[in-house]
This record gives sequence, structure tokens and C-alpha cells, in this order.
Amino acid sequence: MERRLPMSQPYYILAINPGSTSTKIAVYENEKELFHSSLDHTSEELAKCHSQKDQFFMRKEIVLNELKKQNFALEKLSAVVGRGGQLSPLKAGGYYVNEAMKRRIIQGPIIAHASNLGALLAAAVADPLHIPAFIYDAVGSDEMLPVAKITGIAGLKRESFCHVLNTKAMARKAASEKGKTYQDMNFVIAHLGGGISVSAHKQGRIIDVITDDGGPFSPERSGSVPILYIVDMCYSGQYSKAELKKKLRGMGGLKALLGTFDCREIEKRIADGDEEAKLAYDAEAYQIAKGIGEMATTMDGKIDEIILTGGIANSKMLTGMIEEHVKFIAPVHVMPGENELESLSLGALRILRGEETAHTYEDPAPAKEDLYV
Ligand SMILES: Nc1ncnc2c1ncn2[C@@H]1O[C@H](COP(=O)(O)OP(=O)(O)O)[C@@H](O)[C@H]1O
Ligand SMILES: CCCC(=O)OP(=O)(O)O
Repeated sequence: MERRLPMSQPYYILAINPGSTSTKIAVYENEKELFHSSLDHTSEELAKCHSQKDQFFMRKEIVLNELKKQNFALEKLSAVVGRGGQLSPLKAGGYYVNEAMKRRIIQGPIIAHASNLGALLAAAVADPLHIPAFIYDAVGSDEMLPVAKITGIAGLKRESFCHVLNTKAMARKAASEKGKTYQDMNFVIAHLGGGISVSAHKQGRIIDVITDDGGPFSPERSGSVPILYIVDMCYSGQYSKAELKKKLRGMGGLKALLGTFDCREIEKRIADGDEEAKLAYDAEAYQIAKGIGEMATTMDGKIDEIILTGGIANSKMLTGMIEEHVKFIAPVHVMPGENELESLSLGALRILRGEETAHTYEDPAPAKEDLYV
């Protein structure tokens, strides 16, 4: 349901960012952050959730308890904004969380990812208050060029899946540091988190991206793997569908190679002379660099800056190795961490102020059997 936008300033906005291992929230009064909390979920807590529904109820309770603990009166809120999920095709920018969107997330088809819960959690807080719920710059926002979607299997198209929110926010920041706008510049941006995406931003548009199924392996995901072996694994009778998916996402990448996805722990092992850890970490940097090279070709090498962002961009060791491989392409700008909560909130604020219009989600007829849920 689209609700009338509240008129009175200041606007109080709750931002909710569900990640694979945490739910982060913040409340803003216009541009000013009043508080933020990062609510980490233990693996025991997550293991108890057998479905998206279980995760939704677990996270909703944690969010409401935290708001109580912060002594924040929910009635003050003007809107709630959540991280947007894998609802393709979506445009970049804001969307109202409406019934069609909720139904699609609950009933599918949809690629399972924690970000899908952003819309449901935002609506769960907003609906009883009769205020609007939005998502903003969802991970499934699709600005890819048609040519980037073609695959060698007729009828099978690549879909956009990217850290849209953070990469666009970092690109805007990097451009403004140069006295330019996002639309003036070309960036290749590698978001290095639990998941890794490498995206090509051409004058304000993400024209191409590689991630889980076509990009570098990540701390917990396999990335691109030799596909014929995967077909054999699928039919070997050794693995269930769920087990194989875990190998691709959750238990792949550095976790599979070294038993941990904590890069700080891996760097300690390397410092202690662990050769296996060194080779895996070198491979991580090598694959990320190859991804950056691939994305650089989409803009004919005309790149103003390469941005490294996300949690692992805190690592001087990994960013240093990547820089050595790619500095011939363009200057490397390391922007560690992410500012997703602020980006969500500022997006919602622009909508509330009428500076931007939120899109209305319409569910396209499900085109194919979902392969991921
Ligand atoms: N100082 C650091 N040095 C190296 N790696 C780090 C550092 N801080 C965080 N990381 C790594 O960053 C990853 C998590 O990044 P983050 O962007 O928080 O992920 P997500 O939001 O996708 O869950 C983990 O693999 C973690 O080990
Ligand atoms: C590639 C976009 C979504 C994603 O993987 O996010 P996380 O790294 O937060 O899981």
C-alpha cells in the first residue's frame, strides 16, 4: 500500500539493514543520526532458523527490543526504510514496500538472501504505525546493459546482483572529493565483504557486475567455478540441493579453503608462516584483480578510479596485493567499510521531501522455476 507521505519536518527515519550475520539499525532525524546498533546473530541463533520466515520473526523481535532499549518512541517515526533484496527486475532508487512486493518475497520465486528481509522488517514496523515503508537501491537493482545479460544458453540471462547501495554511495563520495558528480565519472568498484561484487559504474549507471556466480570467490562464497564439474556434482548422488548451495554460498570461498571467513584470523596465520593460508589469500587478491580487469574492459579502459570498499578493504595486506595487480588500469582508492544505513536513510529522506519519487513495485509473472530458494 502506498501511504500519503508525512508532511511535517523534521522527519524521523528508521533504517534496517539485514546482513547474513547481523541486523544493523539506525534512527535519523533528517540527516542527523540519533543512534545506531549492530545486532550480531550468533551461529546458534541462525542455526535455529530453518526458513526465511523463522529469520524474519527472530530479527523482528531483536529490532523491536533494541528500539525499546534505546527508549525511542516508535510513534515519532515518519517512515521506515529497509535494505532491498533480490527482486529482479528492479530499478535503482526507492520503492514503496507494497503487497505485491511482500507476496513475491514470501512466496517467491526469489533468490534467497538476507537482504530480502529488509522490506518485510520495514513493513512490520511501518504498517501498524500507518507510515510508509521503503526499500532503497536494492541488491537486485538492474541497470545492466542488454549486452551484459546474454549467456551462451538460449533463454538464460544474467541477472544483476550487486552491493548497489554501498557502491553508489562510495562512488558519489569519491566523485564529490574530486569536485565532480557521480554522473561525471567512470568507476570500477569492488565491494569486499562476506560476499564480493565487482561492478562497472559508467557515468552514474551500473552497466555490468560480476558476483557470486561469475566473479571472485569471497570469504564465504565459491564465486565462479568450473561449471562442468558442478553438473557432475549435482548428479553424483552425494549431495542434496541444499548442501550444494551451501558449498556455493555460506560454506564456500575462504571458509572452504581455510575453515574460517575471518580475514583477520587468516592474516595472523600468514604472519605465522602458514603457506596454505598465504596461497588462498594470494588467490583471493588475484581473482578480485582479474574481476576488476574484466569490468575495466566494459568501459574500454576509460576508468577514473578503482574503488575498494567493504569490510575487507580494512586490510592493508589484501588491498595492497590487489593494487599491485590493477594500478596499471587507474588509481586505486581504498574506502573501507560501508555506509549502508546512512544511504538508506538519505534515500528515504529525499523521497519524503519530494526530491525523488519512489517507484511502485509490480510483480512480473514468474518467468521460470526458481533455482535458488
Ligand atoms: N580489519 C580487517 N582486516 C581484514 N579483514 C577484515 C577486517 N575487518 C573486517 N574484515 C573482514 O571483512 C569481512 C566482512 O565484511 P563486511 O563488509 O562487514 O561483510 P558483510 O556486510 O557482507 O557481512 C569478513 O571476512 C571480515 O573478516
Ligand atoms: C552481491 C550483493 C549482495 C551481497 O552479497 O551482500 P552481502 O555481502 O551483505 O551478503
